[in-house]
Amino acid sequence: MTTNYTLAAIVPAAGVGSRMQHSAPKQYICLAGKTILEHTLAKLAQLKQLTTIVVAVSDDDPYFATLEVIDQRIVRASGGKERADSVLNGLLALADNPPDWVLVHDAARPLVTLADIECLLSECISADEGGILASKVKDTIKRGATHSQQTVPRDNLWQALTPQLFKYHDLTQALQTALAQQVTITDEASAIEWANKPVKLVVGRSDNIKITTPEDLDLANFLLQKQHSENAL
Ligand SMILES: Nc1ccn([C@@H]2O[C@H](COP(=O)(O)OP(=O)(O)OP(=O)(O)O)[C@@H](O)[C@H]2O)c(=O)n1
Ligand SMILES: C[C@](O)(CO)[C@H](O)COP(=O)(O)O
Repeated sequence: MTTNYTLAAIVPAAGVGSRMQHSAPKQYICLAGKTILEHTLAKLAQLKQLTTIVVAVSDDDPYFATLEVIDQRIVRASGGKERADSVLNGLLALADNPPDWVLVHDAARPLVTLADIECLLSECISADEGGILASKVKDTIKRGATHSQQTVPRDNLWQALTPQLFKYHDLTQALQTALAQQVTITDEASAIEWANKPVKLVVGRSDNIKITTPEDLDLANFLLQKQHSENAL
């Protein structure tokens, strides 16, 4: 697929999955016949414009090497202490041949649709602005520790999803600077915001869930089976 820009993906996959309370890191749990990470990589591998898919995994990860290598574009990078460190390591792994744009997508989000990713690419690249898939908050939001102290106004409130798409050099510089100054970074957009650069909000499906706690598994399994049967039609 020819484009007038180059694009690489980074998949942070070095977490331990503590909230999942599972014997292995959650990205290696099998759902609908494959590990969560294999589902995510198979989804990204359908993007023919990707030059490289960097997967950041822990140096002592014994599982990654056993995965079926589904695409020659996949390269391994070292995971870091926090997710942002893993992403930065992934960016630095591309430094010798940097892409114009980089798509960062959680290994724990196998349900993302290609349509949503294509929409993110189209809207951001045509606007020449980085951006993220996000879903509008649907529930009433409360703030408080054990009792509700405040109902947070819901207008213009979004849940950030992934992929998040930014220019390689913008994201690398923003992450390096923010991490050096110990700014709390939980997604790529927060580093870009900290650097006072725009983050476009692109509406994404709310079923692009981040598999995080045990109750997410049955829903994810159902939705993965559904996606697989729809693709087989
Ligand atoms: N040091 C880290 C921490 C997280 N991740 C990745 O970032 C994504 C989103 O993070 P999260 O859902 O928080 O995963 P974990 O950190 O594994 O989960 P937990 O917080 O429950 O331990 C996951 O694909 C995870 O593998 C990573 O690459 N490096
Ligand atoms: C990047 C992310 O998935 C956007 O919602 C989220 O910030 C990851 O947070 P986590 O605590 O690392 O799961």
